[in-house]
Amino acid sequence: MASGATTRPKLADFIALTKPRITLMVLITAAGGMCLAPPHVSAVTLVMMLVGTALIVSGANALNMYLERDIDRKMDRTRKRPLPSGRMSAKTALWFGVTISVLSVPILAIGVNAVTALLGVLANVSYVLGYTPLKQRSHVALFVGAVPGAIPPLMGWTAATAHCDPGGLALFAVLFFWQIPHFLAIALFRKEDYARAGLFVMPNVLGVGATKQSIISHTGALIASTLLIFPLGIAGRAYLITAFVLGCVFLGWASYGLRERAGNRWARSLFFYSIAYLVLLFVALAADARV
Ligand code: HEM
Ligand SMILES: CC(C)=CCC/C(C)=C/CC/C(C)=C/COP(=O)(O)OP(=O)(O)O
Repeated sequence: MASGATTRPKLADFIALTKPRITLMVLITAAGGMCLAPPHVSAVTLVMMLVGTALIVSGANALNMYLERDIDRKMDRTRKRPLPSGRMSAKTALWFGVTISVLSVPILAIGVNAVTALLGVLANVSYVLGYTPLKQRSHVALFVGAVPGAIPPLMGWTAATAHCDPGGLALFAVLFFWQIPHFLAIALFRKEDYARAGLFVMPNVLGVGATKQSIISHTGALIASTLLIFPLGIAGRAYLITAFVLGCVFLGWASYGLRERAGNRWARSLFFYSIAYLVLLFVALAADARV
């Protein structure tokens, strides 16, 4: 176990511990949720929501890296992280993760509201103590991990409304379903890496064919949930058309993968498309919001 650091951790190592690119994307979905909710909020509430969410997500990511420090050493993708490489001690990562997670709670509870703080705690705890250990036991962990991943846009919504009403829950559904093809594409092109680390992912448990089918069915559910935003009155026709086109491209590319010859290159491109898709979907939502 890499518990003793060989060098003093640098600022860059603390930043790496927060998974900054994923955290940034999570913040985009949280800000989106807040902008789409009917009541207008003050700039102070927006800043408090973003700071509190950034801290609670970063804390969750740091604690995930603390718990997975031995597993991360076995995977090509993760072996250069601060803990497996020995640049930071496990104790430092644990304290950093706990401190910023705990600090986020009063920021969200006092600066935003109790419902948003509660959702943040639920997401942090379910990611760290639910999804993270389950990865070592079952490929179903993905569906557990998709719950905390879908909570931030709902937190943005409740920051404005203080209620989990249909609009916020529709955004939750969009993020929930988006994560399934997002991760199954990764699991396909990294299946050997996951097998080496002893982690359960769908391609290694149910097979590549079943995984491709699952990508298609969940992309279908994703498209349905994005279209639901329109009748709920959250965004207008321009959004509806954009969501439909983006979704058709997603489904088309996912279906192209059903060919036997579609391998890692296809899966990697689907993963990259999933990121571009989410950014463009939220741009369309923000540009055509009905509030
Ligand atoms: C069950 C849920 C999720 C799982 C298991 C998952 C897993 C992963 C993994 C393993 C990578 C690294 C891919 C690689 O380079 O090989 C990744 C990348 C990424 N994920 Fe996810 N993810 C999930 C949810 C989310 C959520 C909720 C967001 C944000 C809304 C997100 C945003 C991103 C972004 C932006 C990247 C590319 C940047 C980077 O690799 O650091 N993911 N994801
Ligand atoms: C408000 C709040 C706390 C929200 C949680 C948001 C969050 C952390 C979303 C990411 C979801 C997720 C399962 C990522 C992959 O983890 P992984 O362990 O599979 O990734 P890794 O293998 O790269 O460590």
